Amino acid sequence: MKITAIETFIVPPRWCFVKISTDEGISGWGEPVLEGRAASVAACVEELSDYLIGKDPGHIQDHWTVMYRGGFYRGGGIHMSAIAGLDQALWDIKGKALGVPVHSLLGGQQRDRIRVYSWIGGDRPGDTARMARECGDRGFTAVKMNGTEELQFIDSHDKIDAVLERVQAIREEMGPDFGIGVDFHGRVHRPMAKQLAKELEPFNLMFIEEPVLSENAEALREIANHCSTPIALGERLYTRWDFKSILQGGYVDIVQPDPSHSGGITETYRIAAMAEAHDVALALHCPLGPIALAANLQLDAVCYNAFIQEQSLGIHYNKGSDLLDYLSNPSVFEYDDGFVAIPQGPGLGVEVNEEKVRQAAAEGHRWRNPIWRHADGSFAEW
Ligand SMILES: O=C(O)[C@H](O)[C@@H](O)[C@@H](O)[C@H](O)CO
Repeated sequence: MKITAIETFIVPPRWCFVKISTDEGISGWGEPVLEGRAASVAACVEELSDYLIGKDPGHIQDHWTVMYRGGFYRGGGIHMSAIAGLDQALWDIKGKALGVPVHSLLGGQQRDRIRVYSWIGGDRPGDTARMARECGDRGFTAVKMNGTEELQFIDSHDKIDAVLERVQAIREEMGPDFGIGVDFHGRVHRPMAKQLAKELEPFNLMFIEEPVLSENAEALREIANHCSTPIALGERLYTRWDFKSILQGGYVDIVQPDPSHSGGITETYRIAAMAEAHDVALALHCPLGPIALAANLQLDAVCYNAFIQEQSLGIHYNKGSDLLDYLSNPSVFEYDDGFVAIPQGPGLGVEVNEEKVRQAAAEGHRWRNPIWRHADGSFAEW
């Protein structure tokens, strides 16, 4: 079998899909995207396609190595997201060619389903207790929300009080066992992160996410040593080399690589295994589209340390189109009791509605995240 064409589709709300076609009529789909940089990732896919076209799609490990090591410069969000989407599509082709799901090629599923959580509250967290109740009524047993709005390096305590009030309201509404993840979203700097992490401790959160940016590893160590809440991070780390020092340092309890950012199924599987060897859990990051979610579920099937899965149905980013809109078999993601079943169809297990994708790509998108400013006019992390 030979790869004959590689096409990208930039589709609303903020995604990019890739289709790899072959001379045997089998095609594979992937989702190479870094939110806000979709066109840059698509350009990188196009550059990598010079090497892939004409090759046998079955040699995934070798293609991965060449795409990663073969350009001299390596790593980072754009390159690794481009490799990610191509890698997903290559696995999709292999599964379809052999008539089996990707998890079967990775040794077979070790779970039937995985717990999922829902986003609540939006960019500026508000109305979170009511939204948590709505999620609970739909069967979800866990939610995630942004902790704060803009936060200065040193800010007033009322911002922390507001976070505590929101979390307390969810606890009162949903009870002690409901899963609550609080995403600090890189908005919080070390001095406030220490306070916030400590004051959130009594609420027994499922995790706090990116308490500080992952590049501030010394600050992470400080927080990890002074707080019993599990610490999650990893959506802005892209390779096993990026995760190496974080795992060795013992700064993290849950890794959250994104299989559309961290080199696809091939690399994320290795990152998950590295985490398992440090007794660290896996909660794959996926505020993205349906092909990405399908790739995530293939990994959840085979990674022992996976305990929950992010998914984007109804997320604040999905304006105009949502998770199920580009699928011919949307029932593959029916949630039941707060869980989603591992897909059993060949390849990634989703059937992409290509006509819909082509129509949507004609519209495209130019999604960018907001630029926030503090009251004094200086830039604020979003
Ligand atoms: O955990 C999550 O889902 C993320 O923090 C998510 O909100 C961001 O990564 C967003 O996608 C950036 O554009």
